Amino acid sequence: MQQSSLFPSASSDEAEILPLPDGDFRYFQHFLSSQEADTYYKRLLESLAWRQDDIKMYGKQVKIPRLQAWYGDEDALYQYSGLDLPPIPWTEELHTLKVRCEKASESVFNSVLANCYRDGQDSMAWHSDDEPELGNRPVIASLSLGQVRNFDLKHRTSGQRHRLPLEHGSLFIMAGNSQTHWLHSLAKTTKSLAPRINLTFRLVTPSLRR
Ligand SMILES: O=C(O)CCC(=O)C(=O)O
Ligand SMILES: [Fe+2]
Repeated sequence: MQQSSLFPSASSDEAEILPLPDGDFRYFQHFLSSQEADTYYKRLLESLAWRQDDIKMYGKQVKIPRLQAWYGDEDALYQYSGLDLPPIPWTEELHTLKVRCEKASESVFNSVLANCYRDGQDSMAWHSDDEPELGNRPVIASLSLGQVRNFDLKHRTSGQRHRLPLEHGSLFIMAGNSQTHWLHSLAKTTKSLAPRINLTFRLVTPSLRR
């Protein structure tokens, strides 16, 4: 079949499986076409309800080093780093992307945490997405737009590391035991960088909260 000459490499069904133990990590480099990625990047940057929240660290209120917004079904209440985030109803764009991510990951999501890293100084510390309301072996679908940033993985016991630059329009899926055995983070850099948006689609079941 002849492929579109504008987007010769745009294909959403070729996953690269990361050769890492104790987890299930899949990367679709060209999940969105470059034109779709450009359009979503611009629209989401200007239209999402970005906010910079505080978290408590060592008894002090500190601003988290990025902007965030939480969207989803009404009942998808989520606690994140001690923050209670009531979801904003789906926008048309986020809902369309959710359905595409569900197909690619053969999973169902009811919410999305949107992160905006404004420049190289914005980051995310080491963590696992292992909150009780995500259940056992959660599937997390992570869509990246804008500036390429390095996503780091670290095995909890062996210390094995893996660095993956997450590209504009890519989809990264973490499933199986990934959150039990691996931590992930997004490091700061002194380079001057453009903003990056990351959408992590999740299935939240509030009744699982302890
Ligand atoms: O920005 C990223 O790629 C990671 C985001 C993340 O780990 C999270 O939202 O839990
Ligand atoms: Fe995470």
